[in-house]
Amino acid sequence: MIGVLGAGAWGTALAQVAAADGREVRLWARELEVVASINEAHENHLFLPGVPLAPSIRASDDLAWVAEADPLLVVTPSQHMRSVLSGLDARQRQLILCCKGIEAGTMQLMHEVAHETCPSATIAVLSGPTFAHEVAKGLPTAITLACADAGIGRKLAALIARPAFRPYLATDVVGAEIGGAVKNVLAIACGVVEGRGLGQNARASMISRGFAEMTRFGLARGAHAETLAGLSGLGDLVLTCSSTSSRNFSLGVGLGQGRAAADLLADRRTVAEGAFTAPVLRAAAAAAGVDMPIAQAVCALLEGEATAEQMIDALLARPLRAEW
Ligand SMILES: NC(=O)C1=CN([C@@H]2O[C@H](COP(=O)(O)OP(=O)(O)OC[C@H]3O[C@@H](n4cnc5c(N)ncnc54)[C@H](O)[C@@H]3O)[C@@H](O)[C@H]2O)C=CC1
Ligand SMILES: O=C(CO)COP(=O)(O)O
Repeated sequence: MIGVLGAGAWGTALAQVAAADGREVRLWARELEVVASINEAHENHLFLPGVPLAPSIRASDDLAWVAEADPLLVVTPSQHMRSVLSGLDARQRQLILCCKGIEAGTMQLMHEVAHETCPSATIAVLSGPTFAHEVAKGLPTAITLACADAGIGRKLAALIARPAFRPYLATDVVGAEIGGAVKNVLAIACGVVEGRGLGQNARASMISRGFAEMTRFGLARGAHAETLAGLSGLGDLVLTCSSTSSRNFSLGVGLGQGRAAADLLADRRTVAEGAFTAPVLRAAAAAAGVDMPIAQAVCALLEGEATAEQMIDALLARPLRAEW
């Protein structure tokens, strides 16, 4: 039996993948309306409307009941992962972390937070170019499954692989997490390019120079270059920087059109992780002595320290330098 913690769009889509072979899946939802919607209508009206869900997915707001399952896919927003995992009992279990971010305050990656909150758990990371609505419809998707213990990684990959859902194995947990966290911030920058109508050349440049930043930061934190160039890094960067299906890209489009971050973020029920990751990434990059001008510019824009026009002008005015 597989458990899923978090019934947003991605947790629901992953529950659907896990249930594709008729397996029982327990899904923890925070909202009672989501529990009722999944159990009664077999649909998540709030976070993944329009996708019929497998009847073997059963939802509950009872964390202990869901946590009887093993492994547990952890699919909460990054900033709430600690509080949700803190509610688990201390038994030994396998956690597959699926959220993309860095914790504010501690500057910890998700596996570091999970190690602190669940010291006896085995930890893997699942991350890649995976829009939830496409995965839920069964469209072909490849993803990185990273686990420091390659044997456990292989077993978990076999457990969640489906004909159209293909995990690739890695042991570089740090690289898989940094790719997923940093690309969200870069997607906001690409959205700004789109919102200001600056063209495809500018967006491709932003993706390439953003990838250079992701690589510099990742290597400084111990990631492997190959992981950053793979599905969880470059793959997800390209996806998220190219589509209004991305919440982060769409946030950037709004910022590029001159709207204020506070207005764009107010009252939204879905999560644009890049808005939370940007300030902690700026601090983490400074602490690691890594230059991340695009991430810094996104942060300045979100915090109202610069307009979108000033952000782009400042990036274009940087001194000429070697590409690598
Ligand atoms: N939507 C997607 O296509 C993908 C999302 N992800 C990642 O999955 C994670 C979850 O995102 P989505 O499923 O898209 O969420 P969502 O944006 O669809 O829904 C918001 C989620 O946040 C939860 N939430 C709100 N306040 C909370 C709190 N105080 N404590 C715990 N949970 C709270 C809600 O219950 C809901 O599950 C994020 O880290 C995201 O980056 C990863 C890959 C794809
Ligand atoms: O992580 C994602 C796709 O891999 C989803 O991106 P957004 O959170 O920007 O919608």
